[in-house]
Amino acid sequence: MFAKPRISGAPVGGSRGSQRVMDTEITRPRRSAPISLRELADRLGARLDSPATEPVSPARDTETADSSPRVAVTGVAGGTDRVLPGDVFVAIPGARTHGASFAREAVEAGAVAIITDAAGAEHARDAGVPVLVVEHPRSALADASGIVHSTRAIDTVLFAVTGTNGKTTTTYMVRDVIKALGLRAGLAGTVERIVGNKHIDTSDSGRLTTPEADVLHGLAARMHEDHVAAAAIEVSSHGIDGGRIDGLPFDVSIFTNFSQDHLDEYGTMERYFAAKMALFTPEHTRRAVIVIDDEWGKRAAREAQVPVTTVAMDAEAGADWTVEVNDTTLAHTEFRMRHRSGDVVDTTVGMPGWFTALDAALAIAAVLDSRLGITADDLRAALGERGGVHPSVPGRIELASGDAPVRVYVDYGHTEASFRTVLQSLREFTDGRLFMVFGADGDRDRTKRPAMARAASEVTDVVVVTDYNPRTEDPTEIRRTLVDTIRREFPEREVYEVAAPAEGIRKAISLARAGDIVFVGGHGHRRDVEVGGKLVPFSAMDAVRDALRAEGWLTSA
Ligand SMILES: CC(=O)N[C@H]1[C@@H](OP(=O)(O)OP(=O)(O)OC[C@H]2O[C@@H](n3ccc(=O)[nH]c3=O)[C@H](O)[C@@H]2O)O[C@H](CO)[C@@H](O)[C@@H]1O[C@H](C)C(=O)N[C@@H](C)C(=O)N[C@H](CCC(=O)O)C(=O)O
Ligand SMILES: Nc1ncnc2c1ncn2[C@@H]1O[C@H](COP(=O)(O)OP(=O)(O)OP(=O)(O)O)[C@@H](O)[C@H]1O
Repeated sequence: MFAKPRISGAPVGGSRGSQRVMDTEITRPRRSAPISLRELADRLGARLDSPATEPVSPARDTETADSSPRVAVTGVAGGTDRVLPGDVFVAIPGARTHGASFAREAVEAGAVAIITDAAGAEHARDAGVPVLVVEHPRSALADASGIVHSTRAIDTVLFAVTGTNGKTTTTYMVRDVIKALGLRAGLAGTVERIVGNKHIDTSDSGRLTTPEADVLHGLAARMHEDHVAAAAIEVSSHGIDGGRIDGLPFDVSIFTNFSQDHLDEYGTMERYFAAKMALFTPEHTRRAVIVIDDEWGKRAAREAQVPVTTVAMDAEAGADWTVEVNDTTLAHTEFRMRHRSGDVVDTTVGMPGWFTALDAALAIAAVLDSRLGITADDLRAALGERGGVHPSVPGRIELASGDAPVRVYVDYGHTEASFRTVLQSLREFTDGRLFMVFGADGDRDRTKRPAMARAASEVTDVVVVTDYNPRTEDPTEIRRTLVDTIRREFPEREVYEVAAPAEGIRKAISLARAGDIVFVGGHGHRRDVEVGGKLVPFSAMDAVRDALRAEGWLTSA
């Protein structure tokens, strides 16, 4: 299924600056060979809609069944927000609305044809362009995108990263290892999409961690065109079961870990696990790299339907690669990866916490397993020259306090497991007090709130509960669950309830003394929160800096 390695990446200089660009400068190839609508219909097994009634508008008169084969398609769009002239618009029946009710809008934006289901055809018929009918428009979106962009044949080696925590961090590790090898790299995930040195914020590109199939295929085609040697794609469970990754030829897929999340969507851990495991099948990936430190990981390695390389911190786990942390400071984590064959990679990651060593080790193991054809010697030489893996991961244990003697970290983690992992690591780095500022999501799994409150309080000295991202829920109720849990289960803990997140951050920083660490969990890189169903600007990074200045810890502008 996969072609012999052909590294097409031009070397990138480490000093080259990044460039913010328009969405389509990354998510679409520059050139697309037009494909006739007839050929597309044949390959999709779609039928041309032939309404029982006569055409109702003059526009439709000119777009009869006979004329449709002459229509040339140069792109695919699954939403009206991303239609370009020459596209076929795939109208999907969603949970909230049917895409076909936006058919006219799509045509006004330049769509030359519409693909939808029988129900959608009823709406789309009057839009003035040929309508193709399929049984499953969501599958057709991925299939049509793969056909139009020829994504099965791309040279770019694709890595998928899934798991409950650490997806974003691990994608940046993969990108950094690829760059260290002197190759052009790409990335797509919760924070941004990157092709070479061009970046677009995910908030300007549909907001989804794993974008819809048309965007992902367009992005992959652009990467191929721009000679990106390899790219790391963050794959959420919604991305897998929503068909967003269908048709993309992942070379190696990484499983970081698995713990409670998204139960509002999946109902049970079993169903959530099954959604993730669908990635580890020959339909989606050639190989897998899986962490087997716990039972879920061991099970994932057993149930994967593709060849697996296992990785563990636990020396007793019998993994292919065992990871040992040798030294850890707030600035870096030094680690050794030992292969069962005896091969060893000694290196460093420029982030604090044992889990960052694990994420970096996953990236290294995946690159070694990939069809890039990199040997352990190549890798040792590249990382040696560069002094290890040094990703800059926006909003993941990101130091927001500069040189101030109070250290403040901003982080996107919003699960019990990520709170526990990061706080336990930070605990080791201070003899002073450890502060936790956090809240919990609204309109999402309520059962995880007490567990988050527990994880926030176990090893900390002071906890500040604030609003986080209430969406349409009453934020007071969310805070009450968190505060009640802490007061009941950790009566000795110093706890404050401060509704406004910026004021909560200020409260923690006002109480902190030199040597203390303040951890702000949840907001990470984000620049907004959803309150009462509306997006409101808020940046934890800015709030931290404002508070540090107001408390006299920072003097710079
Ligand atoms: C459950 C889920 O994943 N839902 C996604 C799904 O929504 P839906 O099926 O309800 O679609 P809909 O809103 O009814 O719209 C139907 C169709 O009409 C189209 N449309 C709609 C309106 C319009 O003006 N024009 C238009 O063309 C839409 O593009 C869509 O194709 O398709 C929509 C269009 O792409 C997505 O925005 C929406 O994600 C919602 C917003 C969401 O919150 N998804 C989350 C759960 C998610 O996917 N999260 C994961 C990360 C999870 C993690 O942190 O691990 C992610 O990958 O982002
Ligand atoms: N291997 C790991 N195990 C546990 N926690 C981790 C690991 N790697 C990173 N983390 C922490 O988990 C939190 C989430 O990290 P990250 O954003 O990388 O994960 P994610 O899976 O992309 O999450 P999301 O889907 O919510 O964006 C952060 O606190 C991060 O520091």
